[in-house]
Amino acid sequence: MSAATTVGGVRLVLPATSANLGPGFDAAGLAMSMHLSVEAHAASSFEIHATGRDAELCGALDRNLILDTYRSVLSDAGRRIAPLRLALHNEIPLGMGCGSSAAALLAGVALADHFGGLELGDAGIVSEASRLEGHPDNVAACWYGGFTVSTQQGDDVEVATFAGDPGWGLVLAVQATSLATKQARALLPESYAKADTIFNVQRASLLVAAFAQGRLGLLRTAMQDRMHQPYRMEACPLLKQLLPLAEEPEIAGVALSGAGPSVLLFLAEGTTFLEAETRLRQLLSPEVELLSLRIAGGVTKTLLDTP
Ligand SMILES: Nc1ncnc2c1ncn2[C@@H]1O[C@H](COP(=O)(O)OP(=O)(O)O)[C@@H](O)[C@H]1O
Ligand SMILES: N[C@@H](CCOP(=O)(O)O)C(=O)O
Repeated sequence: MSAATTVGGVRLVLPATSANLGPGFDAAGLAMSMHLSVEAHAASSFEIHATGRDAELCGALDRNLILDTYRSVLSDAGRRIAPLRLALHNEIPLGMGCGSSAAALLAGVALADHFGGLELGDAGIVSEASRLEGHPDNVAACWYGGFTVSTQQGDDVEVATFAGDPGWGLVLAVQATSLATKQARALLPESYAKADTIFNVQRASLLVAAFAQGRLGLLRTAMQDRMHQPYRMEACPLLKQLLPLAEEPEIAGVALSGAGPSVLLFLAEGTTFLEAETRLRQLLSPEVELLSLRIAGGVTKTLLDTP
């Protein structure tokens, strides 16, 4: 009897992530309270029932990032590819700089691990998904939750996470049109000036200190960046509009979310979402969505008895 027919179902709930937070390019990530939920059972053929955001894309059987990842991980491991029935609910905007591909890759790897009995463990799953994504920042934050920093050397991914929630309020500004991460990465230069490198090392260090010491007031400086945001500004018009808000007392820090085009804002102590929304609406066109979010925990995995 194959492993798939004896393995029960599984439910995975994976958070959205905002990578970089300004200077921590390809290194820092924050889990946010929007989720991709996937319930999977072994079946006689592949099926997906998708609801929520971008349901049509998430529900397509052809060129589906979750299923393609599931198949390729099992194939590389020389295991049988058991067909799955997926019930999926998605809250993460696709191609908006909120880590949708990291969540989908992790879901695919974790399903292969579960149904193929690979026993990769947390580190193995994060390493494989980071390899497929090409950078570990979103993947590490998605799997472990909270504010997470990571390094990648070949297949070796080191992660440190500040899983506690300091209770800081987030606003995510999401524009109507998406920007593929691959396209946004192609905008970056091959090398950087010494002054810009020092500028980012200083701010990235301060960013880690802000989370380690729970000091919201450091974010205004700690979220400044010269490594990717200046080069992505033209492709991400919301950043140009919202970056100056980092100077206003109601806002604690502003950065491009991941590769963009969404922008992440931290609310200053005492600022409510409604107050921030009123200020942001003075600057933004009505089609820009404003989401009130919190810092989230990492992936949850629940074993389901019914096959
Ligand atoms: N839940 C999902 N199901 C299927 N494909 C997905 C899912 N989430 C993301 N993808 C794929 O990943 C692409 C977006 O990845 P990317 O350009 O890296 O942007 P981001 O990760 O910032 O949302 C989508 O266009 C889609 O092809
Ligand atoms: N460090 C990466 C992060 C990409 O995040 P995404 O959510 O936009 O996929 C980058 O800046 O390219």
